[in-house]
Amino acid sequence: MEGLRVIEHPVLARALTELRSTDTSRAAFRAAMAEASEMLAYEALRDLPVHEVEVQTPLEATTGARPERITVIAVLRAGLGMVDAFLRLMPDAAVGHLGMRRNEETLQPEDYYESLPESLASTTVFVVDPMLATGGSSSAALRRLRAAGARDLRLVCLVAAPEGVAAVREQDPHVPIIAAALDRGLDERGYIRPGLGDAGDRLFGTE
Ligand SMILES: O=P(O)(O)OC[C@H]1O[C@H](OP(=O)(O)OP(=O)(O)O)[C@H](O)[C@@H]1O
Ligand SMILES: O=c1cc[nH]c(=O)[nH]1
Ligand SMILES: [Mg+2]
Repeated sequence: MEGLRVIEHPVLARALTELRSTDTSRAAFRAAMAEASEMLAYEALRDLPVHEVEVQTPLEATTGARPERITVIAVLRAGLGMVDAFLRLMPDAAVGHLGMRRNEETLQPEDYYESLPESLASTTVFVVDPMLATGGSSSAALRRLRAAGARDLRLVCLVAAPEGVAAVREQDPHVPIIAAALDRGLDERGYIRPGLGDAGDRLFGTE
């Protein structure tokens, strides 16, 4: 789908399979989310601008590169499972939080918390949320971040539904979306099929 980059890699596919399986324990689910997120972060950071820096090797001076600082925005709760992976690769990233809970009757997101760093307007901003279902939560997060000054936004998720990709792209046609999988679609309760169930519940043990 336009605007969506699905990362295909055997190691990522294994982690995603762990995440999907009902045989996966809570600890293994957390580990697989961390592993998959690190691979997605690596790919999402691929075109990050870099500064040239002078570096002295033991033999001579040469030019090296340092990536620009970034901002990571976790859509609570499930997005928390992806933040540390970004911080392993970009340890001085600023981190913001948007509390967003999908009303399971209306499927509309309800926001309940917000903490945003000042770096929003001056850095590339990676919004992390493992599930892109109807797209309501991600669209609301992107809208809020644009209103707060963010310009260069990317959405990183583990599993996307075509409906969610279309909804985000309709609202924000230029936001790149990076995912580990594009699944078949949504069921009548707004769950991604085949999906992995409720990511937040599986991550935090509230199922
Ligand atoms: O695309 P949508 O239809 O909006 O659905 C996706 C949202 O649903 C899940 O969060 P949930 O509301 O379950 O909150 P949680 O992370 O606290 O479990 C998920 O983490 C997304 O934020
Ligand atoms: O499949 C889905 C849809 C929304 N939220 C989830 O955690 N999973
Ligand atoms: Mg949930």
